[in-house]
Amino acid sequence: MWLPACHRHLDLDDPGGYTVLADRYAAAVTQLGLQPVLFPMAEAGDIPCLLPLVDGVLLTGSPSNVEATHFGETALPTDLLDPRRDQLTMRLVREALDRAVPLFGVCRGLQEINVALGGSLYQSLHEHSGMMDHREPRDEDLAVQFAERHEVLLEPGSAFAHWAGGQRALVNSLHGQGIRRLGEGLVAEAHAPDGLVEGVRVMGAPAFAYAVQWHPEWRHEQHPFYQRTLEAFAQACRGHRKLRDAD
Ligand SMILES: N[C@@H](CCC(=O)NCCCC(=O)O)C(=O)O
Repeated sequence: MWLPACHRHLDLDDPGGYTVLADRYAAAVTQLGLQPVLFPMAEAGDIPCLLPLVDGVLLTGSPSNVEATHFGETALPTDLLDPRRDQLTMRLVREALDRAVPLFGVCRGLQEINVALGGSLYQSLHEHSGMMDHREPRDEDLAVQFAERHEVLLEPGSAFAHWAGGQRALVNSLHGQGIRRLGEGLVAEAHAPDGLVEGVRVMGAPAFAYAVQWHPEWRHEQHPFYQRTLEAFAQACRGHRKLRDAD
């Protein structure tokens, strides 16, 4: 499974950038019986060669923001950006959908899918009246940052409601951006109490195509809703594998 990399300038002696992937995502993919791959230097032009090699695409979260220029606004001076990842994922979303490769977005990944399909984002949710502060308490340890923070209301009959076993679930929350205008073809199927769209599916997609604003990879084995969500994606990836093998 392809997990597009993040890029950081780490505080190390080498002044060059670093390609990174949080172990949390790679471990979850491995626990699902799949093999995570990164393609560290992949650019948008490489997608047609690389996509046929994988059975799914997982767009992970990352502390960086999707650059606002991708939805017609100006980036904030405080933004941590990752232009290489933006450049890759804006095209990868469309190509994965076009080629029926299972696609799942987590946090930044949901935001990327939305923007790639022509949607826009709130740049600082907490500065908009009526919206909750969806950011994590950064000074706390990870278990507190990733603790369940609010409910999501799940559309009756949706896959989300099926995975949750009901129309409500508790989820974690670690983001400052959020969906403002929905991208073309996206259907909002999970909402936070302030109305923010937190779970989407791509209407008419030829394969699994979902995204969530929360982090189902976090301790998923202890959280049936997270686990079922990831298992559904993994099952779609295995189905894609069978199709590739049959070719
Ligand atoms: N920067 C965006 C995206 C937030 C996001 O993906 N957070 C995840 C942080 C933890 C991780 O690296 O997975 C925003 O703030 O909205």
